[in-house]
Amino acid sequence: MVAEATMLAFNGLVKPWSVKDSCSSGCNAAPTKVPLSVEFRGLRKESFALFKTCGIQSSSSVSLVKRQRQIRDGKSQLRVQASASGGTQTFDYDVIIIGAGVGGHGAALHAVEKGLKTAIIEGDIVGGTCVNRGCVPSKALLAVSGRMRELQDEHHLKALGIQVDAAKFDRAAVAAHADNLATKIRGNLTNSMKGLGVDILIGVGTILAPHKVKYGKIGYPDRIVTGKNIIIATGSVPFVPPGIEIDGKSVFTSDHALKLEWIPDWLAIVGSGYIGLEFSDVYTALGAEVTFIEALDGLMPGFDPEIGKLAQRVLVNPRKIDWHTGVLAKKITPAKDGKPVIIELVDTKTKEPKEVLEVDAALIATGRAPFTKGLGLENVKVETQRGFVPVDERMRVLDKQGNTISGLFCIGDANGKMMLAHAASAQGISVVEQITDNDNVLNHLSVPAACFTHPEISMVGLTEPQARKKAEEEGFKVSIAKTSFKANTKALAENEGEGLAKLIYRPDTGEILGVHILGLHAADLIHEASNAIAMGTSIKDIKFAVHAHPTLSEVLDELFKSAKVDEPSSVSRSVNREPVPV
Ligand SMILES: Cc1cc2nc3c(=O)[nH]c(=O)nc-3n(C[C@H](O)[C@H](O)[C@H](O)COP(=O)(O)OP(=O)(O)OC[C@H]3O[C@@H](n4cnc5c(N)ncnc54)[C@H](O)[C@@H]3O)c2cc1C
Ligand SMILES: NC(=O)c1ccc[n+]([C@@H]2O[C@H](COP(=O)([O-])OP(=O)(O)OC[C@H]3O[C@@H](n4cnc5c(N)ncnc54)[C@H](O)[C@@H]3O)[C@@H](O)[C@H]2O)c1
Repeated sequence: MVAEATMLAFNGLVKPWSVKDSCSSGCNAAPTKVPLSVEFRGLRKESFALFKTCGIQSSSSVSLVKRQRQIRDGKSQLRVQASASGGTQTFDYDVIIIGAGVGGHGAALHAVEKGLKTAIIEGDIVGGTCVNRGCVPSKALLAVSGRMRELQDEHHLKALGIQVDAAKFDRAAVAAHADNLATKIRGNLTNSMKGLGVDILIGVGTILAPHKVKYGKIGYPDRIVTGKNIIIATGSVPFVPPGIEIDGKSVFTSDHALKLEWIPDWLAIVGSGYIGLEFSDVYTALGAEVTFIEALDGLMPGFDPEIGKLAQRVLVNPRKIDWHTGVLAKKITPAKDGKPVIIELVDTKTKEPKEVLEVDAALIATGRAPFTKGLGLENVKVETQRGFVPVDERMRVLDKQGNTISGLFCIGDANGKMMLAHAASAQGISVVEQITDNDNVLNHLSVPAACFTHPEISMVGLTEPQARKKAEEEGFKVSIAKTSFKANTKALAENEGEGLAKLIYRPDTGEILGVHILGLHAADLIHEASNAIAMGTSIKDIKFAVHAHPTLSEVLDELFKSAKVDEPSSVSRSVNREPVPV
């Protein structure tokens, strides 16, 4: 139970000012006085807050969630918003989040916005993978590779009438750009949490029992905190298959590659998923030659097959990239004593030895493993599945018997549902909604994904094979519509006509099942489709939305317009019936 009171302080006097009742059950409880100490002009003042919400007792724990200094009537005032957790059992916090990555951060900000007393425990540095070793520094490197690509593309520049002398880069300065950006975003994340009153507790968190967490740093005594709700958001680390020896110099993961300590002439990239593809864009733009080693039969096996083929034509074939598919990197030995990196390949299916490659360096991009070691899951009878924390569709953690555990949730990479930064954050927001009595289930089919190559690839919902399988099981028809960037004025003005948008939909209802885009700014364009899926908007209606001309968004406009849906639109019907006077 959470309530809010707003206090006003006049020149050292702190007195209750107004009472905001946020009880969802609409009770008529009499106001309860709860002791509260506030800081005013550097002095701690004892006062009280008035709560008019059932379940709040005078013993309830009260926390400040917002302070705001104001000048009113020429006098300095302190406006304080406080929240209290009530009920029979008291906890130090309404919410304790373990892990201050983007998932934990998203959950924490939403929790304080909802008036919950919130703490976040971080065992390393705020920002987690995305900010320090993932999305943020990689996008800084990709920003450089995009510009280098453009400046090196004489043909493209000539078509625009531009002449540029040979483009050069300073490796250390490029690396510094990525590092500085991570530092800046980490600072923003930390300040946003501090500013809103989230307690940042430093140390590795371990669950001792339901609602109870221990945290501590080496050399310091452990502390124990209790929380009505605990959200696990401990993320993931690079997965390195057995037989591959990482030395961080010649055989490395994305953690090392982002530091850009050197640019090998010949880099083998093991795995052609998101990380492999994005780093191939960076390293080839900076002069390396790349060899992909992919266990499955084709490159980029996670993408819609048609988009994967196009990606190979646009992002792989014209570049200094070759590949071996259907092979596993069974053993990789780092460079030593003047010898190169040695990669032993075996056939994925038969496990027969295939080839031995000698390269300057190898980047291991074979997926990520959940980071749940030492979390104390055994203390709440939870068994991980390949390291992932089992959860239901509401991110509630499940025990060995498949039962939910009171007040225990897991979000982000640690639950393995969708290893994306914004998915982690959206899951955190969804959990906070639930614990503040708003049932909320995140539709993962509406969560977009993007690969920030040049040009970009983006997607939401099902791939064509997934949609066809679902259609067969559930007995409906699937249709496909496609539009090309070649017909888009803005793309042509930019001399970037290479690209495709693909819509997978139900012709009987107009439901959008999936959208896949490869082309200029595909990562931004996907949101019209993902929002439509999230809101349940049918193609019948979205095809009437108006897009500014000339913009890339017209690629999607054309896409929705070209779909053939059986029933007429509710929008067109209402427009026909009730014309709006202009
Ligand atoms: C190279 C790369 C590029 C990426 N690019 C993108 C991208 O462009 N877009 C995108 O959406 N996703 C991207 N991702 C994926 C994205 O980084 C992750 O999906 C996201 O970081 C997951 O967030 P999280 O909060 O679940 O975990 P993390 O960000 O991993 O954060 C977990 C935090 O928990 C802390 N922690 C762990 N255990 C404990 C403990 N016991 N006690 C206290 N603290 C603990 C860790 O120190 C860490 O700070 C990329 C990943 C990589 C590796
Ligand atoms: N732009 C983004 O959103 C972005 C960018 C980078 C990473 N990420 C996230 O990070 C996660 C990890 O990315 P990733 O690219 O490492 O994983 P991934 O799962 O996308 O791709 C891994 C690839 O490695 C292959 N593979 C696995 N073991 C192999 C072996 N021994 N030999 C050869 N090939 C092997 C797999 O078949 C697969 O194609 C992804 O889940 C992704 O969501 C997202």
